[in-house]
Amino acid sequence: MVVGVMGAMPEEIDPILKRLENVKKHEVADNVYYTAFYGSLDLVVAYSKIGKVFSALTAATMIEKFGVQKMLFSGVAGAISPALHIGDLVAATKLCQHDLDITAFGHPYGYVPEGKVYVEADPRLLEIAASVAYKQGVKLKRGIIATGDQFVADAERKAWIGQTFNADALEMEGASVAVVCDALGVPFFVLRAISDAADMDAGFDFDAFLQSSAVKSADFIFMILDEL
Ligand SMILES: CCCCCCN(CO)Cc1c[nH]c2c(N)ncnc12
Repeated sequence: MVVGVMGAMPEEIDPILKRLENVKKHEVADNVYYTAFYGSLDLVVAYSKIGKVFSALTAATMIEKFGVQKMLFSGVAGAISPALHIGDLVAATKLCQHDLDITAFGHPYGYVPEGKVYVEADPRLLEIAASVAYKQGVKLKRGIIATGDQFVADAERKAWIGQTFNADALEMEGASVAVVCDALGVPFFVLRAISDAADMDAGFDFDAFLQSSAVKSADFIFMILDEL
């Protein structure tokens, strides 16, 4: 089976790549895609670059050009829920785009015609994640993740996103990956480790915790890969 493991930044996939052997590099569509075998799996690993457009391009390329049949996203996120602290893991049950807005025409936030506000992650992959977390004694929260093309470092914007979408965490790539995988019929799973609280300290906390939180997410992704 061909499994895609995506991140947005080098720091998010470096902890994945360094545990793989005989990694091959492929330059496709202005990006680099790494392939390697992992047990019985064919892995395709890449960081998309930041934001919804780049991550949609990478997800589509992985599926269309590399034949990815299951997509796992590993990375970091800002916390909205007060129950989420730096280093905590959150798996998306569903994802939305908090900066998609045609409310001027009476539509709800995050909605455009023929689209949907939320895209649901694959229940089977969520089930595997929950059982792995239980077996390994790892705390894993399941929640709604809101995606937008902005680094949120403002308590008011964070609160608005939380209230408007009932979101537990926010980042910049998950929902676009979700839309692409949903449209192309590929089961997907988005895992994030918290790096900051999307408030006025977010920039400092992000810099301080990006690496350690990215490792936490990557380590859990390997526990899931071992069950696929
Ligand atoms: C050089 C700056 C790169 C920022 C990339 C941040 N990623 C985007 O997926 C995750 C993330 C962590 N904390 C966030 C926040 N507070 N707002 C948006 N996104 C995030």
